[in-house]
Amino acid sequence: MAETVLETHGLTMRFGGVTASDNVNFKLKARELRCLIGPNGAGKSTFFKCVTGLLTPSEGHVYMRGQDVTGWQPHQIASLGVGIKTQTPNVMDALSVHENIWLAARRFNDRAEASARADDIIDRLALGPIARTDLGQLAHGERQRVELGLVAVADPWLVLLDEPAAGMSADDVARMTQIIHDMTRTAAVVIVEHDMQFIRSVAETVTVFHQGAVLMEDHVDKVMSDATVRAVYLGKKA
Ligand SMILES: Nc1ncnc2c1ncn2[C@@H]1O[C@H](COP(=O)(O)OP(=O)(O)OP(=O)(O)O)[C@@H](O)[C@H]1O
Repeated sequence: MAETVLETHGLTMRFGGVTASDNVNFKLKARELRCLIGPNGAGKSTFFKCVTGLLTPSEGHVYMRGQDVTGWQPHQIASLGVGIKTQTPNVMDALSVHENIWLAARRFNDRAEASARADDIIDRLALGPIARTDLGQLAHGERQRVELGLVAVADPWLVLLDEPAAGMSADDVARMTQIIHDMTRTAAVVIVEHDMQFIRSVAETVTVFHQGAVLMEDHVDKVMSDATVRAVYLGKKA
């Protein structure tokens, strides 16, 4: 049986009187791909922030490969081999694509190895034609792809992505789908996403959040046709 790489037990986050994450028990196996969906305010981002260390939960625990990481800082979690892409980009606009990726690779490798890894990622993410272009000059979809490259270069076994397809063209989304599928050869991937087309193309199992809690967890087709889910989510959005 595949190893459990991410697990939460009774994860709860309160902001004053608001329970943004409500007793969430979540489990993800090695190389599994999971989308987290739900209407605005359902608690997806709060759950994501608790798992990535941006927030410390009010109650409950987060385990990664069996280790209790509750309350750890994002950089500590990253150092376990976890790739995190938040909505706040961690890139340098005045440096080229290659330089940004090389710098990310250099954090974990010597200079020669960093160069080899950067070349490999540029190849795998089809960034060759823009490798020498400064980040500041890239289109939105290209930037998102570079940010995914910064995550992939660390060779993570768990990847946590917050809205990777936001604001992208159909072509960019298709490319992003392919890259994420490639990632699942070596990593489990969790994606918080709004884009239904992207979710349908990328996901098998989705977890639906509603009012901070998990409403349903099933194959994307089943979830999309579920009456309760449609009422709370698709009814409003799709
Ligand atoms: N820092 C905060 N302080 C107070 N309330 C918060 C805070 N962050 C989130 N909330 C509240 O917690 C609830 C869940 O919000 P959250 O952002 O996690 O939902 P979401 O599913 O990610 O929504 P969206 O799809 O709009 O990003 C909402 O009611 C929100 O107003």
